[in-house]
Amino acid sequence: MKENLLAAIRGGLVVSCQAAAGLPLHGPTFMAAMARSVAPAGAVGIRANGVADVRAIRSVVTLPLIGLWKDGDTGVYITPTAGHARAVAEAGADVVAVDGTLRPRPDGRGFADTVAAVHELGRLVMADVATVDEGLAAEQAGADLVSTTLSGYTGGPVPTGPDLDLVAELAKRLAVPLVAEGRIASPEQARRALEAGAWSVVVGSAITAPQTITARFVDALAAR
Ligand SMILES: CC(=O)N[C@H](C=O)[C@@H](O)[C@H](O)[C@H](O)COP(=O)(O)O
Repeated sequence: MKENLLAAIRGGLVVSCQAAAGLPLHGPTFMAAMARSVAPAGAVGIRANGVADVRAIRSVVTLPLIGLWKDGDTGVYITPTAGHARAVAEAGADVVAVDGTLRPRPDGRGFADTVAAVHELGRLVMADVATVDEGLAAEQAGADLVSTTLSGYTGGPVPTGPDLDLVAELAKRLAVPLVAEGRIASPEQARRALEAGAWSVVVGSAITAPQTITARFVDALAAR
């Protein structure tokens, strides 16, 4: 199963279908529609947040599904405990995305605990990291894939573009697949991420967040 899933997403585009609470598109109905919209266009996988969205998307698409549970928005908030991870797996995720940074977790336990819980359920773990050291540590702890998701989000100003240097370095040093994710805003950047060695590319806001896409156009017009 693991080999099949990894082969299915290799070289392709995973679309992150997420809308935070408070946004007009928040909720499983809209996110399932988003997943149904991108699947026939050639997406090789879907990434989704929350038990309700994961369950709804699982019921409408057969693509590999990467689930997570964002609990809060500071510190370790992406699937912060083994309990969160189990719930996401049981909702139908094939892969559970988990914060793989070396920061303290809300329950004081380690990343490896969550890896064990997910593996017990027969699912894979994607470690969301921000640095090379975190990626290497996550692999040692049993992560099946590593993603650059959190680069730029663990302190300091958020950069404008994707961290392709981190993509290249981790792709070179990891034995497990390295996924490029975070601020990939164009097809060219997605292609460059693959050229840097990424196994797959995850794109969210540039495809599924109309407020972000609209603001980019508006800013371009205002800058004339
Ligand atoms: C940092 C964090 O919490 N990232 C989240 C992880 O699931 C999502 O908010 C992002 O949209 C996703 O990573 C895709 O990235 P982008 O939307 O930049 O293509």
